[in-house]
Amino acid sequence: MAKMAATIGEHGEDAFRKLFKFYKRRSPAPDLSDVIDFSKAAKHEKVLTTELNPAAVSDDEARRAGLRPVKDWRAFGLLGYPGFMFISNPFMPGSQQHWVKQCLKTYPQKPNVCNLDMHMAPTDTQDIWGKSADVLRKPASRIREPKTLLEKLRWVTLGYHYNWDTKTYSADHNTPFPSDLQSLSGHVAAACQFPVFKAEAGILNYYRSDSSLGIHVDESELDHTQPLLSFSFGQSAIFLLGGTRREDPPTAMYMHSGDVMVMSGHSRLLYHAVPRVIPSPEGDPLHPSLEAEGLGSVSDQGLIQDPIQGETTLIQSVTKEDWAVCSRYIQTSRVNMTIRQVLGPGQAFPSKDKRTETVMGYTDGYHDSQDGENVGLKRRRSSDARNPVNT
Ligand SMILES: O=C(O)CCC(=O)C(=O)O
Ligand SMILES: [Fe+2]
Repeated sequence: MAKMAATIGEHGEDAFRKLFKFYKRRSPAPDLSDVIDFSKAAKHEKVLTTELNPAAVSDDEARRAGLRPVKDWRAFGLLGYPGFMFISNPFMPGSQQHWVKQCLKTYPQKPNVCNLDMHMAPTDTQDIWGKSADVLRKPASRIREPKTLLEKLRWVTLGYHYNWDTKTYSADHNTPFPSDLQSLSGHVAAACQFPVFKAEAGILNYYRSDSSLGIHVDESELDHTQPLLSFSFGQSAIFLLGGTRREDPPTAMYMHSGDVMVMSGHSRLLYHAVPRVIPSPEGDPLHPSLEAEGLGSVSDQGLIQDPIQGETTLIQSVTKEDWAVCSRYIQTSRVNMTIRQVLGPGQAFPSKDKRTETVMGYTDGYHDSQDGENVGLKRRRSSDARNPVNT
């Protein structure tokens, strides 16, 4: 593989696309030895240590959001990518379960928007969890059952809802951002030296084991001085981080369950992609960090009470019943949340008549396969590179 990377680098032409295809390839399976694994102690020539600000988040605040004390986080930078930070699973044992449940049970609920809304009546997408849970709780049968709505979910938008057709956010389509996720994001951003970051928009991507996410840059937010945060749960994946030009050769890295990435400064507007989800070995389908028991005890309101302080946390404990569904789903899937600030302080959206580039009339254009299946990257418009597709 080192040879492959060198060959592409020499020619320079469309190096990103070639590496994307290389890692996406099923047969023969690609050599993954060049993929940086931040969870491994071994030093990589490109991996740098990075300074966090532990004073920005108290240990209590961190714990209430399910995070370890900031001084214990393992945070890295990458040579050649100033502003890029990788935090290797800063979550306390057990607390990832809350975020997985939120992504599967809570955040897909109205008024949030999801890919299924593009093709189905509002009443049919009202209760995605309720319509899927019983089937997913049952042991897998050998007869191929129709896919549940949860298995057809590809994306959910939060806060300022991203419009995939116009590639814009707007003041007209904004719903309350989930407060638990706002706190989590605020703490991570503050620890990374962005104390005024405000989570205003979220895009949640749901990947099955054969999904990939095309090469793209996230530039629709109006304020690029604030970072883009990314949280990954479930199956591991390969992430490719490129340059400011689409064809620049990327660096490949693993994202495991619980890992957090921060793209800021020079790295805020770099091309990136997810060519491959890496299924866990059989017999070990969940990443160990997902299996750990939750901390504390459950209060009447379903909030976890810290055993030492007696205080309640933002993190709700997940019932055994709910976790049975979540763990079944996540054994073959990956969920990623990217959190963005859209507007700078005092900034407003341009008035409608000034938005000359807006493309109208594609309300469900490239999402027309409904669940993203059988839609090749080539057949999709450039902007839909941002939805996971199955191949
Ligand atoms: O799934 C990922 O890790 C990346 C998601 C992403 O790039 C996006 O939502 O813009
Ligand atoms: Fe992105």
